[in-house]
Amino acid sequence: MWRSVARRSSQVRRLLSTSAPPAGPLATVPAPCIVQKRGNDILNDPWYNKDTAFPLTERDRLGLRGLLPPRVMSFEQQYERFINSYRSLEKNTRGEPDSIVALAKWRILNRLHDRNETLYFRVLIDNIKDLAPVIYTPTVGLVCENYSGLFRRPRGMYFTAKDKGEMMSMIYNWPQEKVDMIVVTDGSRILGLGDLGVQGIGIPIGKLDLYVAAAGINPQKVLPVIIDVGTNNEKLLEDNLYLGLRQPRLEGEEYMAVVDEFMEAVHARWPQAVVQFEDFQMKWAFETLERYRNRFCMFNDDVQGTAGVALAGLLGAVRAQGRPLHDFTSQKIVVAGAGSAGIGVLSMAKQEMSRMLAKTGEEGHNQFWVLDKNGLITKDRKDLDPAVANFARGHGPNEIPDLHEGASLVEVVRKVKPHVLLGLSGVGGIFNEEVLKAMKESDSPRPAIFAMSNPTTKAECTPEDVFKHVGENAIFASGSPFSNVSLGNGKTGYANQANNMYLFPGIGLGALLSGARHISDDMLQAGAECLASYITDDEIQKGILFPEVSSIRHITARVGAAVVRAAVAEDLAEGCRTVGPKELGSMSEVLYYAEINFTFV
Ligand SMILES: NC(=O)c1ccc[n+]([C@@H]2O[C@H](COP(=O)([O-])OP(=O)(O)OC[C@H]3O[C@@H](n4cnc5c(N)ncnc54)[C@H](O)[C@@H]3O)[C@@H](O)[C@H]2O)c1
Ligand SMILES: O=C(O)C[C@H](O)C(=O)O
Ligand SMILES: [Mg+2]
Repeated sequence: MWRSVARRSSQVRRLLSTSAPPAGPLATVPAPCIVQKRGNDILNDPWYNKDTAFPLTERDRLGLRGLLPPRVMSFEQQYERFINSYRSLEKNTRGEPDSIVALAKWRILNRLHDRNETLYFRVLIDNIKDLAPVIYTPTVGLVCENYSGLFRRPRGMYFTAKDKGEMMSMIYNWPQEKVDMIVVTDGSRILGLGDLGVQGIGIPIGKLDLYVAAAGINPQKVLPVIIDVGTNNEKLLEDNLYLGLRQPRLEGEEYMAVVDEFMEAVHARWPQAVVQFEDFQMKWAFETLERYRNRFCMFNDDVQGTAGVALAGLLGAVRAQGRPLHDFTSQKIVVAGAGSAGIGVLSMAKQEMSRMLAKTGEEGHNQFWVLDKNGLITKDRKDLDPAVANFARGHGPNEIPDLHEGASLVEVVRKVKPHVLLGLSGVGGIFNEEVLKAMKESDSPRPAIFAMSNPTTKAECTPEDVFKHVGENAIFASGSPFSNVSLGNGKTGYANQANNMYLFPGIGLGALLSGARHISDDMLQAGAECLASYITDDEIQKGILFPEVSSIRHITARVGAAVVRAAVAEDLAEGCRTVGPKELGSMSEVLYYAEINFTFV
């Protein structure tokens, strides 16, 4: 077994980028890779460019003599130079508005990304806690809003409604032979910022940066994609600088035909690639998931990744109350937001409750109260989406009297006294003082408030509000990062980050390494349970429900291994490269981690 791991790992290493320094505990110096390019073509290719770090022998061999300043810098010197520039920028922009600072930081990182990916990812991996909010949520939202103005160089692929019939050949325009991970959006629901058309490409770029930094996917094998079918955003349609198709969004069969053609093209060229759907508006998020999940190795991160992260948080909230996990089945949960994320969370939580109840043979009740922009959803609601109807309140003996159709959030919280209040509404500040004070009367000794909407401006509340109005016993988590709150007497109110970034890189990695035909509910469940059990009881007691962003590589390796094991157990794993399904099946947990560590750049 060790021999086969070593054989495979050396292959994996050979497939990795030219010059990345060793990062995983088991990684060794990568073997040189063969580059066809020479001269300026190398300097202009961020995958291969080393800037001033090309040694003289390589300068000769690659036709670079005279094209670079004479002094050869080491990678470490380049690294230090970049970090110094970044720190100066932080110093020089102190006191400027947050958005100016955030965009300035994004620009300097983006320039490095476009110039020298090896250095970019080293910097990102080493400083993930500081830099994740710049290349990912929340700054990525600001970048998408301003993408047409910020645009300097293309990144990823742009498929549009005008490319109908051409996609099968277009896909071969991508210069890399092999692609492992694709993140695709149609730009229709970018974070809580709505329809941003082609500008939504910033989201796949940010998510794939995390795939490289957290899951160790080779940066040459990731592909960010936007499917531009138009936009219904009037402001963008009227903007002369807007870079997307200036037409209303395609709908119905016309829309589906474009996405179908894209999926067929991807599958034809890279049958093993994992495709992550991201930030599609609700109707297309569900429709595409149902349509493709058994045909392709794909998942929808907003529906399924978010659900797993929220479930881990919900189980953590039960532990924080000092109760056994089985008590999850009797937690009362109010959810504000019945969109793709809200319904994804509810479905997975319901599934988990059913699993737990099945073990003891008990009968369950509807533990959820769901609100959308029109208030509480009941069976009296007209034209109820079937996905939402499963959670609508009825009129039976288990119902709370007087909670009528369309009841307001504060009414619902006052009457239900929920253990958990969870927001996936995309509306900032709706967990206002009145609502939070009502949460003080929660039936839980540790009321949990999850303000999961992104970016920061759309968070349903802040941690300061929660610890002030609900009390020190409260538990807080948000989608975008917030700072911890000092509660006085040396105590800390923890601002957990409940973001799907704790799961999606591990789901993609596990799917890829197992060579799963598709991504099953059990694989997703395994990832969520792994995240839930990652936090110790001591941490939970302090109100810590999620790991620090700085441990994202570690958690991703564990989630990845859990997903591989689940794929093997379900007989969905077909193996990856030289590791066949049989070998995967007989590998120990340690070897899974070893395998996963080898993929780190
Ligand atoms: N933290 C994470 O990991 C994570 C993951 C996915 C989505 N999100 C965030 O969740 C938000 C929603 O995403 P989505 O895909 O479900 O969007 P969506 O547009 O599909 O759904 C939004 C839902 O919120 C409801 N809503 C609007 N105003 C409301 C109000 N005042 N009270 C209660 N409900 C209200 C809408 O009716 C709709 O049901 C976005 O901000 C997104 O960034 C966060
Ligand atoms: O992108 C994020 O930060 C999380 C999530 O996928 C979202 O859509 O908000
Ligand atoms: Mg998303």
